[in-house]
Amino acid sequence: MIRQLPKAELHLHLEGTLEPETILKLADRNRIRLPYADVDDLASRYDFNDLQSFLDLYYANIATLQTPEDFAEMTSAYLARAVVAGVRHAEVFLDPQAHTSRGVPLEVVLDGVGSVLAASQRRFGVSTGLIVSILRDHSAESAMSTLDAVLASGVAVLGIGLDSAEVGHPPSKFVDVFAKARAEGLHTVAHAGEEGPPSYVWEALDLLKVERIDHGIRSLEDDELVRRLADEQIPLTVCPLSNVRLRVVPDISQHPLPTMLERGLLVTVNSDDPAYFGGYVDDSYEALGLPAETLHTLAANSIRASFLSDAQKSALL
Ligand SMILES: Nc1ncnc2[nH]cnc12
Ligand SMILES: [Zn+2]
Repeated sequence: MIRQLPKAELHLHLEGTLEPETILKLADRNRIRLPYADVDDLASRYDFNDLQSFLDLYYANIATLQTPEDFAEMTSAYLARAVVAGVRHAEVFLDPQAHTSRGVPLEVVLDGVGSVLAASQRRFGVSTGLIVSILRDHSAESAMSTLDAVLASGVAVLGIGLDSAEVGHPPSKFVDVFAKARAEGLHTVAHAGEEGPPSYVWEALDLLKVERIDHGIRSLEDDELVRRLADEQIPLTVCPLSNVRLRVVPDISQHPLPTMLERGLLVTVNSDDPAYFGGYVDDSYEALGLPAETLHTLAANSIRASFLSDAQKSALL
């Protein structure tokens, strides 16, 4: 039933879809030396204590992506799996700085990803949008030059996001970058309230003027913030399997998503980094163990919370 529900995926890092087998295949093809004996050795390292312990492995494995074909294959493999999950529209994150900072030209990254996204409706029946995500643990200057380079590249970009190590890197660091992105007509989202405090969610709303909050589950610690998010129906892209694997919540039965719905929040379910966190978006819906009616609500919310036009939303609802 879950796979039949038309849904949008709004919080998905393309680099987080690299499965262990793919990482080893790319390493072999590109002659990149990785410190893993085999697939089982690599997979055995997917036991994380927190966001940083995951990010360390995520960035290490990204080093296997070298050519436009590598980026294209990663993107195609995700879309092929997303179709199976019932995804009809995907707004996907890409971390350009994770590639340019290790010497891969921006054009290589954008050509590979962009060509597959552009053909996705025809090839997979999934409409797509690209959200260029800024690494918040890099400088504001690096963020601005990344935005400028992406805008100059001519690739179709839907929006700008903010990800990577949250604590110590508040949204306020990127006010100018987000102001420029908005002036250029991009949509805006930011990871906030994953490991960071509710004040980061306030900053993302008030200083970056984001249209959606990625994660946002720590918003529940602040009643006034919950009221604001509910009153303005600001979507939250929640990732239950990620929260368990990164130990933001102790286990899936204690995930606050049902409470968030009860409090009137516009909650959506997403997979974040499915190759690392034990499942794709259909698995994420299933893991919650919620009644069918609630799953329908969550799927409809994902379409409402997307950046599609009202006519496009109606066609999917
Ligand atoms: N869950 C997450 N939080 C922050 N940055 C990320 N980059 C990839 N996945 C992430
Ligand atoms: Zn994320």
